[in-house]
Amino acid sequence: MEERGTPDGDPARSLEQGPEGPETPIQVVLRVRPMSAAELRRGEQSALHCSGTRTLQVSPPGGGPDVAFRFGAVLDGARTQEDVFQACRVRRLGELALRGFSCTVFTFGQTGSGKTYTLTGPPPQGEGMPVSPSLAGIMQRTFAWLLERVQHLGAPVTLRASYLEIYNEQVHDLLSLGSPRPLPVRWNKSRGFYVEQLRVVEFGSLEALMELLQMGLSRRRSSAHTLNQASSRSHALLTLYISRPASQKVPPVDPGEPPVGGKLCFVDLAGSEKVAATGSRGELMVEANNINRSLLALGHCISLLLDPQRKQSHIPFRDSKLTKLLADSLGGRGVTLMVACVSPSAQCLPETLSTLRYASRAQRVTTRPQGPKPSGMKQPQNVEAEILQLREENRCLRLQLDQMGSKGFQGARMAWAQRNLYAMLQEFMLENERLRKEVSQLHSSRDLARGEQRVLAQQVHELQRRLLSVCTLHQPAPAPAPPCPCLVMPAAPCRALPPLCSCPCCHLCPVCLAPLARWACPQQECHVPQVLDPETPRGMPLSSQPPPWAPPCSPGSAKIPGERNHSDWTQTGVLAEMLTGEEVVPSAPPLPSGSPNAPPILRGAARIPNLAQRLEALRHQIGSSLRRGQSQPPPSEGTSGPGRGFPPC
Ligand SMILES: Nc1ncnc2c1ncn2[C@@H]1O[C@H](COP(=O)(O)OP(=O)(O)OP(=O)(O)O)[C@@H](O)[C@H]1O
Repeated sequence: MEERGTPDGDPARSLEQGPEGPETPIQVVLRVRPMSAAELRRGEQSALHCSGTRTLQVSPPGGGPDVAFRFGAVLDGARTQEDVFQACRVRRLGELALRGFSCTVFTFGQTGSGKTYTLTGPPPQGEGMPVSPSLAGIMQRTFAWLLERVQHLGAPVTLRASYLEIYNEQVHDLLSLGSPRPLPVRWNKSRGFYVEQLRVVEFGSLEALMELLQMGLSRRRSSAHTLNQASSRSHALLTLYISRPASQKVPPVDPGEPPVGGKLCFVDLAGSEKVAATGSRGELMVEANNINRSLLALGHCISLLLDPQRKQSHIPFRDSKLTKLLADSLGGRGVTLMVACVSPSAQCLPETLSTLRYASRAQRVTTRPQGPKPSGMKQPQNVEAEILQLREENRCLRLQLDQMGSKGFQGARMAWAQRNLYAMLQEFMLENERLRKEVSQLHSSRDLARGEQRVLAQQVHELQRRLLSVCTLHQPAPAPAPPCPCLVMPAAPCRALPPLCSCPCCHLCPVCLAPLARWACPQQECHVPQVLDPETPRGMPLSSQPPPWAPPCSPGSAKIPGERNHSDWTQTGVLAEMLTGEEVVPSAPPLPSGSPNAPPILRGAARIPNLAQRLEALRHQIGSSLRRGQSQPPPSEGTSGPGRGFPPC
């Protein structure tokens, strides 16, 4: 059999050692209510068995191993209200409260599990009808004991009470004289969390206290649902403030604050509920959600309080009003008793197991109960605690400082990065400006090159025209007009250029833009007779003489331009540039290439291979034409067919 939970010691015993005793675990008592009439009617079976006074055995209905839970006390359904009061040792808590400790009793469990019954007995049967003394709950019994105890003390004791409920996460004063309104929960160093403007009523008799209790119970919200006809829809906290003359030496911090002394608080938590099981709708469902949420927050705090390391740091008590108001009882200086209530029905087993686990965890939570602070000199234990507190504060401050420091470092890095970015931006702007200037220079170079190109193209044209006129001197009769050679076969391999037209109209081939042959020119009638210059060798026409802008012949060469051979023309860079001028790429910058002494117009010609081929072809054609003009007869008329009329390549 698996066993969960650990037996607890008696907090009162350890607290008797001094005002601030050792760490004390939360006391947990388990109460199993009897089967209700409705559960018996439905024939539900019990899944819980109490074995001994401190162990509860859970038998799953479908079989399987039993699970045992061990608590400070386990009470089955046969136990009376008085048994519960005795088992819970509430009197000891009352004694501690009288000595200035802060004590809390709270009930916890599923809806309809008997929490309210355990604390205050069954709901009153009618208006003003007191609960039968035998059914009175822990609270009434404690009240009776306390007032009797105070009477027997023989010393003046001031008793005061407050009663509030947390409904839908709002705090309402159940003892307020006016209509209840939400009250704020505040915190200060001396009091911890407290409810502002909460009415604290002084009472001197049991009857007066019972009246206050009845007043609060009647105001507390309750509704009927499937599992409970009088289900509490709020968490209720009734607090008794006990002050004795000895502790009244310490003045209250602010007006209206209860005098420093012991406290005994009874907390009746609303029950956790599965909305599907209770059938809650509308407002009931909203209430159920709020109840479950705050219980979850409480369970979370309890789980965190189990870890001693986490306990020193942050517990999210601020997550709900309930955890705020229970902060001192759970994790502070209080003495706490939890009464876990469960239903025995197997139908409720999932919720019962949840309650049992919750209670098991709670009883491993420890508090460090602290009594009233004596006036005057600080106790050594207090000094030690203060030192620890200051150390912790110091550590937190250092941490914050480090974080701020790292933020400062990040700020410096940001500033550095911004400065760098600004410098980069400046650099980019300068480079941009430089590039703009360069582009502008390139544009003007391109425009210059285009102008030169136009001039050169005209010069080429003129030169070609003159060359053609040389050829026509040796063409006796016009041949039938065949198409331009480029339309018949590729120009490059063809070395036969027909006699070119020398008329002033200068028609060009529409495809290759070469001057048309004389017999291909549509205006042959415009042919002008060539005037031969007697001074020129071999009767070269004047028009074919080199123009003034033509490059000089190579040194030592006696040849005239008309007699230049292939290699002569190859070396004539001017002509090459003339022919390739139209291919100048405007966007190409005029980068220096070749010999630095070379004229600027020659640059770039060598980079255009197709033009070089065309130039080569033209050179051959010109050379061939010149040779043919001197040695071959013109083709006979009437021949036809492709290539007819041309000499063989
Ligand atoms: N030990 C018990 N003996 C007899 N009847 C009981 C006992 N415990 C609870 N009951 C009855 O069971 C019903 C539900 O009890 P109670 O209202 O106390 O449950 P609860 O846990 O407070 O529920 P809720 O969370 O909904 O307020 C009531 O009618 C109550 O009288």
